[in-house]
Amino acid sequence: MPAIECRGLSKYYGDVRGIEDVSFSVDDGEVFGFLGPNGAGKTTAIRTLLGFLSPTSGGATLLGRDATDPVESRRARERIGFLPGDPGLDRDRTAGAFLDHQAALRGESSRIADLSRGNRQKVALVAAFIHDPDLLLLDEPTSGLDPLLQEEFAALVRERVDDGASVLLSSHVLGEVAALCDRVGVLRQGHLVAVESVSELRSRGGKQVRVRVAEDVERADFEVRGIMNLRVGDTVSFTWTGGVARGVGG
Ligand SMILES: Nc1ncnc2c1ncn2[C@@H]1O[C@H](COP(=O)(O)OP(=O)(O)OP(=O)(O)O)[C@@H](O)[C@H]1O
Repeated sequence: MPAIECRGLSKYYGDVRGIEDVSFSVDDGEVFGFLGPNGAGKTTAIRTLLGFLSPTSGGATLLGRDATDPVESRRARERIGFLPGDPGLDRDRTAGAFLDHQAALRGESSRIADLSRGNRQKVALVAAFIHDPDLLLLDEPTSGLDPLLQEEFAALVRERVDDGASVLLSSHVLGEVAALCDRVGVLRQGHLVAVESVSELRSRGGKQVRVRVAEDVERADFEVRGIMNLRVGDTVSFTWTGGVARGVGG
């Protein structure tokens, strides 16, 4: 039984597309990464899988349970660890309740709101891992963590996987998914445009490209297949994982 089976999942916010017709599966014991730029639909996909958003169409199972059925979804979540993309948004709920509990044990009290973003992220990470979940859904897990903590996080994930857990994590950084994941699904404008094993991605390599631009350019101008780690500013930099002979987007 796969840990996640997602079939034609779509979620629209009114007329705005969050994700469309997303299908993939995460095998038992596998680490699967969602890679995509801001707005690609990573958070929407994760929150729909968790049953926090109801899908516009399509369906999914998590740990064999129907993610679109509220009772089944809740049963599945008992065995799932979830890290929200911005734990600050959930400060009065999951992470806050966790910190209060910890503080109460020490006879102290402190507010999540007083913590730095990095420290909030740490609290939320502990909360996601604390019940030894069978499945972890981690939305941009290392944003806000310094490099040392990113390493510790990676060790934590590997430990859970060694114990048999499966993981879905999202990131806009190729290096992060490449370091942790077995397979990567590339999301672009709500669509899952490619699913590849990390070893395939590695074998294709990737060229670091930096371009100085004479006039203003939009991110959208560069969001084509083959371009990853896109940064648009005074200079534009990205990792090109496509071929050299084909045209951009080919
Ligand atoms: N609550 C909402 N209401 C309306 N549109 C939304 C809502 N949440 C997300 N969207 C839209 O859905 C699309 C996908 O957004 P989503 O947050 O899932 O992307 P993401 O890949 O997680 O990006 P980020 O890395 O910025 O979190 C975007 O166009 C976004 O504007």
